[in-house]
Amino acid sequence: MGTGVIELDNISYNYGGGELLSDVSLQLQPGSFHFLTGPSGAGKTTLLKLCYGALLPTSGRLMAFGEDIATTDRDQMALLRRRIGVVHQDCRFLDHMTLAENVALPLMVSGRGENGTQENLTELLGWVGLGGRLEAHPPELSGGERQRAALARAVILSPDVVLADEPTGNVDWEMSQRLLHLLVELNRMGKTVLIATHDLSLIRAAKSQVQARVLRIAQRRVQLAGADL
Ligand SMILES: Nc1ncnc2c1ncn2[C@@H]1O[C@H](COP(=O)(O)OP(=O)(O)OP(=O)(O)O)[C@@H](O)[C@H]1O
Repeated sequence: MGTGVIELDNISYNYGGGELLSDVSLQLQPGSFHFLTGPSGAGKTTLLKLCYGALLPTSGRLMAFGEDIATTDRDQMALLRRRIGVVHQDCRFLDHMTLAENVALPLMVSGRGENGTQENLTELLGWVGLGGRLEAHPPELSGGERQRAALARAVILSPDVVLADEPTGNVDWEMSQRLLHLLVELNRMGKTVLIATHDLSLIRAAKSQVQARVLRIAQRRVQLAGADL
């Protein structure tokens, strides 16, 4: 195997109704920036779920940080998952908690909510432009604020890899540029970034900011897209 932080080797996946992904091989090299595109229903979310271990491949081998996840026990898996920050398509906030509490939740769950975290949290929320919204509750937030909060929550444990599922799905162009810029900044900090999107204009806009590879799911396989986007 190679040296990717996440490596898929001839992975296939099926939910029970026929194969959705077939013989998918790809490597996310440390510090790389990838887009994953393809039509609705092609399997982008499914592929991300495989990458962060929420789904196990039907066949093939998946390595995360050099560990074969088929032989990884629960504790090791939990540690591996902490190295991968995920921005989910639907954000998934707890409405009764404040924005700050929601974003800090991964720290609490992982037992890292000790001294100094308030400072880090404030700094992180300032970075995504939500420094003045710490006490707001999720239903009070706009779509763009929710997406930025989801990004903050995904990186609060300082993961090595950031996987973002349609992070600009429900926001206007200006906000999608702002979110893209944050993801590019994370990549410049050394994080490996993979963004699933069907927004080709976002991919075009990224080209002037970052050296991104574009993967496309077509006919159950993942291919490297050409320069014709
Ligand atoms: N838990 C599940 N059980 C059965 N089928 C599922 C499940 N989750 C997804 N699917 C199906 O798998 C296919 C791929 O879904 P997936 O969400 O991965 O696609 P996608 O490319 O991310 O789509 P979109 O762009 O619309 O978000 C779809 O046909 C979907 O209905």
